[in-house]
Amino acid sequence: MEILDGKKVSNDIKDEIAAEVLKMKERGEKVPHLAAVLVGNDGASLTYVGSKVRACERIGFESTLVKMPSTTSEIELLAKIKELNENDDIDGFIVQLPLPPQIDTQKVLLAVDPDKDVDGFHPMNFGKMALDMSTFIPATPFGILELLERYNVDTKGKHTVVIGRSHIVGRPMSILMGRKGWPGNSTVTLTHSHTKNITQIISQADIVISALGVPNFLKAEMVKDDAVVIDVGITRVTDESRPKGYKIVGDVDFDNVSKKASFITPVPGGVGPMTIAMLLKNTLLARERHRSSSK
Ligand SMILES: Nc1nc(=O)c2c([nH]1)NC[C@@H]1CN(c3ccc(C(=O)N[C@@H](CCC(=O)O)C(=O)O)cc3)C=[N+]21
Repeated sequence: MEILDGKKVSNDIKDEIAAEVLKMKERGEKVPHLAAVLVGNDGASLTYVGSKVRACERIGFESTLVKMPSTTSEIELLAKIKELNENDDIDGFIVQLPLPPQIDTQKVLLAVDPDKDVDGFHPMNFGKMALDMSTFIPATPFGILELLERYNVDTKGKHTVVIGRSHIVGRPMSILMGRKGWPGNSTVTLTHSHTKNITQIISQADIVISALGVPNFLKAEMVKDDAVVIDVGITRVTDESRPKGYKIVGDVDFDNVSKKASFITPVPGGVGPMTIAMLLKNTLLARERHRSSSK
């Protein structure tokens, strides 16, 4: 069994991006600028946005954190998005999800300029992804592809079973694994809460990608020998013995599944850190595209 070490690979990617930023600075060019909008003060969202901003600082990007109260109206958020769309200094931005219930998430995602949509959540970018056009691939799926690539995992002709059909992970992942090329060329089954005989389907998988958010859902008995197991679950569970009072657990019973798997991602230290690295990669891309379009 080999660990797909997202912590290590994400640090490699951040080093690569930092080297690019250094070159930009030496050429006297503007460095990439990422903005993140956070509405409300959900603890987990604050942590993630905080990590994104710190990662920007570490690699030499400019970053702006826009904090708005949980009572923000849809109109106010749309006005902020318009401002970020028009601000030529900002190369890319994200609106951290989930949003409070008074705000229509679909309207918000549609309002983001697709050229600044480094999350890849705008329908235009989702459509481009599905059609193999150059675009911003959502950071979590992009991170999983990057891990498969850097560990030389064979995906061609393999049966990939994706668990969960979220717009951010499961749905795009199912499309990406079935695309032409590598990592891809896989035969994909997208499973969800209405899937019949889900355990039987999972047992046929060469590659399992679990994006469910149910701790310890995936047990060793459910996976085939030598399966590749990607754990996208991140659930906070109270644990008084930890300094923060909680620990992060994935969807996979790691101790037992890892004995059977050929490759497996840990939680924490797997897909999570890759998500951040690929957001930075998308922001670098956004800067490069922005520069060539303003010349
Ligand atoms: N517009 C938007 N874009 C996102 O990309 C987005 C979002 N909204 N909403 C929430 C999810 C979740 N997400 C994570 C990012 C990093 C870790 C991460 O770094 N996890 C660490 C552990 C972090 C910890 O200790 O809490 C790890 O798995 O090792 C996890 C989850 C991005 N998301």
